[in-house]
Amino acid sequence: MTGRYSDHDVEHYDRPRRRTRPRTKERPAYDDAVDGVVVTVDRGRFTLLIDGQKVMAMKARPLGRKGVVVGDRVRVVGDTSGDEGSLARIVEVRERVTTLRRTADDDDPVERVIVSNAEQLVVVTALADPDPQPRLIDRALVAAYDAGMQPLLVLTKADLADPETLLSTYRSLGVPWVVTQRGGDLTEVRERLHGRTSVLVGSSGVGKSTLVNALVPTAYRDVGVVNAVTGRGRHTSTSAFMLELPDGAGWIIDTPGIRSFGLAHVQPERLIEAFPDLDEMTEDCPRGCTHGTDEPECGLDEAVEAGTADPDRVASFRRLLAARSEPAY
Ligand SMILES: Nc1nc2c(ncn2[C@@H]2O[C@H](COP(=O)(O)OP(=O)(O)OP(=O)(O)O)[C@@H](O)[C@H]2O)c(=O)[nH]1
Ligand SMILES: [Zn+2]
Repeated sequence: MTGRYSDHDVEHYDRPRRRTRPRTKERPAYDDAVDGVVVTVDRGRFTLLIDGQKVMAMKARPLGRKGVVVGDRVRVVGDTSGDEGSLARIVEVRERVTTLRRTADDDDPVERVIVSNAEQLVVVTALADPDPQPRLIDRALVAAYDAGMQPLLVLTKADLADPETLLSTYRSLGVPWVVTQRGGDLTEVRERLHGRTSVLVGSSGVGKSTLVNALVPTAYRDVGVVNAVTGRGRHTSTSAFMLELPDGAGWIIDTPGIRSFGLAHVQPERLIEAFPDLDEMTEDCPRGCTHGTDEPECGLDEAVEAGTADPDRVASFRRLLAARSEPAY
């Protein structure tokens, strides 16, 4: 950079241009629009569910560059018949209740919303084969708390190893967990998923497809090979897709393409809000305190010294805090 552009210019450049006419006058009224939900996205084409029926759609021009992601509640016009070859148009994205996002990182240069409107982030981890990666679990937890989503640990392959070692790492944070294995009883998992929308993340080989298949037997024709939503041949989906659990028991969003979270966007204040008891202890922290290990006079240290805070819980919170600035691998 030559210094030709001041910060002010850059900021101005990033801002959308002010419109000369009020927006509403440029826009046709969409009184006839219907509601739908985005269940998958593939190369600019969106699969929506409208009244339980699959409908293909594209973005209408007024949406401009606004992203439309899996989980979005949208308003749709045009051919919403869902007939072969039909294409509807998305004219509006309803306000998102939650957004799970990732910072730009080496794999992907753009900060993006991954999915919207999910209440729970299910971190699927094998107890062995492959061995658990606590750093990746930590990162997923940070992403969940930042998104305002409840985390759930699903520990798979319980036939191969005991969960105790791993659980001891997360107990003081109070993260809910369930243990599963292939062919095992899924009652507890189903209870945890019931009545809400959950996003499943997990590294390759942890048994996520096996789990999704057990929960939604029609999900794949072949574990991890065919995308049931697009119905397209033998290819492994790399984008997220949403499925309804049998008997309307809730929704799950599988995320085959997501292996890590870039977390640089996560603010310490946002993270600590997920732990109201700790948050309360930081009320008298010095201005700008990040509540990390090296902070002088952090209320968390004072609470530990006074015996009012669980040192393990504080240490675990700080481990999550530090995970924000560590490399993903
Ligand atoms: N021992 C044991 N193996 C399991 C269990 N669940 C799944 N597996 C095996 O683990 C391997 C990976 O399972 P998948 O369900 O394909 O794992 P995934 O997480 O979807 O992996 P990707 O397809 O790479 O995303 C397969 O060989 C499964 O048969 C389990 O509970 N116990
Ligand atoms: Zn502090």
